Amino acid sequence: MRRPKSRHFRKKQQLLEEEEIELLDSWIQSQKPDSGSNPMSLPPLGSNAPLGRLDEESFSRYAGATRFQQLPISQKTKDGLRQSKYIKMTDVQRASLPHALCGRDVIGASKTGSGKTLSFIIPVLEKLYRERWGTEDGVGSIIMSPTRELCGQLFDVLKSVGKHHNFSAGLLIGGGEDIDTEKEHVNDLNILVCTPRRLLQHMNETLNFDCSQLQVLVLDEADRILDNKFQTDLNAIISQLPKCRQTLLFSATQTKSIQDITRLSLKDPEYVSVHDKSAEATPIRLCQTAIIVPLDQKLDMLLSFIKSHRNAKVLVFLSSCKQVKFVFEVFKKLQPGIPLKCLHGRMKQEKRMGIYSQFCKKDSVSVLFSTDVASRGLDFNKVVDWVVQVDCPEDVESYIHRVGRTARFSSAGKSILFVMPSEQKILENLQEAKVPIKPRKVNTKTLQPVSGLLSSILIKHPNIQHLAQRAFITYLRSIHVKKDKEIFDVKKLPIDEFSASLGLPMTPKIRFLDPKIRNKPVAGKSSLPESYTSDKENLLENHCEEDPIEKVDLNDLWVDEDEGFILTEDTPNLGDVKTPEIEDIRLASKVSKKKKKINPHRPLGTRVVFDDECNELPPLAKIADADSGNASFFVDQKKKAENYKRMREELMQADKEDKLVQRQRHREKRIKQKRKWKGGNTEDDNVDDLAGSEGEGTRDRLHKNAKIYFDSDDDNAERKEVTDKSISVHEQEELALKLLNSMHS
Ligand SMILES: Nc1ncnc2c1ncn2[C@@H]1O[C@H](COP(=O)(O)OP(=O)(O)OP(=O)(O)O)[C@@H](O)[C@H]1O
Repeated sequence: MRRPKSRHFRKKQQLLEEEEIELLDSWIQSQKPDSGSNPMSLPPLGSNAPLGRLDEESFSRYAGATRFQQLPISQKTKDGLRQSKYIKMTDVQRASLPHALCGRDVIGASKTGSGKTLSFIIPVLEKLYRERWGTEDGVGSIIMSPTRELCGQLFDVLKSVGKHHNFSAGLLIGGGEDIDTEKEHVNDLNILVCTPRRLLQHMNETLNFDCSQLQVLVLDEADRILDNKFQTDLNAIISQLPKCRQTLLFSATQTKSIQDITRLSLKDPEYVSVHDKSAEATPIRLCQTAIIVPLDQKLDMLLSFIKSHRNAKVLVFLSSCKQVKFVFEVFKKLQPGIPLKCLHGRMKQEKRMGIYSQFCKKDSVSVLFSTDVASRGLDFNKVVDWVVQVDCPEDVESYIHRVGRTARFSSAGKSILFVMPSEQKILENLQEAKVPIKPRKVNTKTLQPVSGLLSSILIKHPNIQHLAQRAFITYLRSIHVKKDKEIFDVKKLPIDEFSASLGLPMTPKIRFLDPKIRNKPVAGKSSLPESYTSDKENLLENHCEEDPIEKVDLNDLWVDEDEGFILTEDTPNLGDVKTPEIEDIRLASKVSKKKKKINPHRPLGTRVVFDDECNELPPLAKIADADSGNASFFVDQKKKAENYKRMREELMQADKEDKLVQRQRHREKRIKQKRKWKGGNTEDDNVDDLAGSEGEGTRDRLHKNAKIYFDSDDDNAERKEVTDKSISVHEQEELALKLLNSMHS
């Protein structure tokens, strides 16, 4: 247990601090251009790092110093830095700290992973320290960053480097945190690390929330915070901050817009752009590749990549939350043999943080599917081996930030960008921006198509099918809203093929597209107008003829020289993964190896019929194929009508034959009855004979009741007439008496 410090000790400590502050203040005074005193100086900077307004002479006293310990900063900060294992300064730290420590406004830019965080954390701590800031002084510094995860990361660095200071600091990021608890404490905080939205919420809702004494404002990922998405929020925030403050802006892709400088009321800011003259805009140890992948083969390619990098930590960028969710869900079902995770803005904050910290763990391999929420600033503990950009980034800046999640500080990393044939212009833009990316064409013949498997998954899991539809729509919308139409043109996309590649049974309706485009039904083809399709084909052809891009085999592409990630023969392909689920799926998908080309403009609920080539047919085209023994075969409408006629004739003929047979049977039955009847008469005669002398009389009586019979079933029926032989009254009386007598006896 730490013993409480005595009053005497505390007094001594206070005096030392006062002395230190005075010394630091005098250094700052000496850095003012009109001071005329002998300035303390800072180490000379690397050849690439501009010196700004600090002249060469002012650096002389610290010549050769490259360590934090040599900076004119407080002992508390030095201790914090040393204990956090920050010893030597990076270029951006050496270039920006002198200016920032002097209290100047700084606009700093340097490559991703080059240590910009300390370039503003140290000046923040030092400024408040020199101002003898305490809890009762309220908010002295605000550090803003665009995402919650990044805020969390900055807060961790602040806690670690500033642990010997007595400032109070708070993380205000929203997303599940109780705003009421925050409101109670926010006025006691000296340093706020926050997202713009949450800060604005406090400004609007928290009683007596006061930033009027603000000393330092920091915008990390400044270009992002200054762009349109945060514009309204930022303007509202700035309007409530005092103009007299120090402002520090940092980003790997810095803004130089005069408008932004005016908006933020920067006063004669220092531009520190340490890697401006560098040959590359991205980290030196980052190996970057681009491969040309058609839209409908992206998932095949991604699965192949993941399966051949099971020992790596892979960060995969997709364009929307829905895309991330969908790919995560279906890839989980496909079981590529590596843990999968996903991160997007729609997740609960607790879960987001949990996934983020799990992925940061050094000893585990995994794949994280993410939106651009993870594209900026996140350090991931320097553990990311590969950055895979499945969906093309919006612009060069976005590309630089995404790939910057690997190869951080002094570590190496690799990245791969999937570029569709229609997006190749981005490669030119990247080359122009000094991004050393190597384009390669891949022989996609060896790719295992996953669309069949996805179809089966979608059939089994309707919720995933819904996700697939949403992913399809949001992807197209993301392309539709992108500004650079030379690169992102939704009209050039093979929409139906894309839908089929997600395993969807039919192309969903795309409401936001021009009706002329989406209502053009071309069975089995893209729904795009002819001109667009041919444009696309031309584009592909030209690309094949003229493009100097090296063509490589898929297997060669995945070769990793350093760590030997090679897609070898014993690396299982999709077909080799044997799990019950996959087995089922494979059986179900056997029949649908070919991708069904579906007319997207069919009214909902219409039954879809395909021929053997998986082309869609008119809905009533199905008839029985008796000859071939198949269950069914398909013909066109005309053939179908002929077949119906033939079938009808055949049925009528069969009916006629049946009737004839039936009639014949009836006739035979009747003839038999007649014979029986005739035979019956003979028998009766015999009976009569046996009965004695009355036999003849009985016969006469029967004959009396005899009628004329017509064989109604037979037109040629014989007409039989039985003559009615009458007997006299006397004879009848005699006959009746005879009968009575015989009955009594
Ligand atoms: N002087 C230093 N010595 C050792 N490690 C450092 C130093 N400065 C920064 N680092 C480490 O380098 C990594 C990258 O630092 P940081 O996150 O500040 O980079 P960045 O330039 O802000 O990157 P991004 O542009 O992506 O936001 C971190 O892991 C950090 O701990």
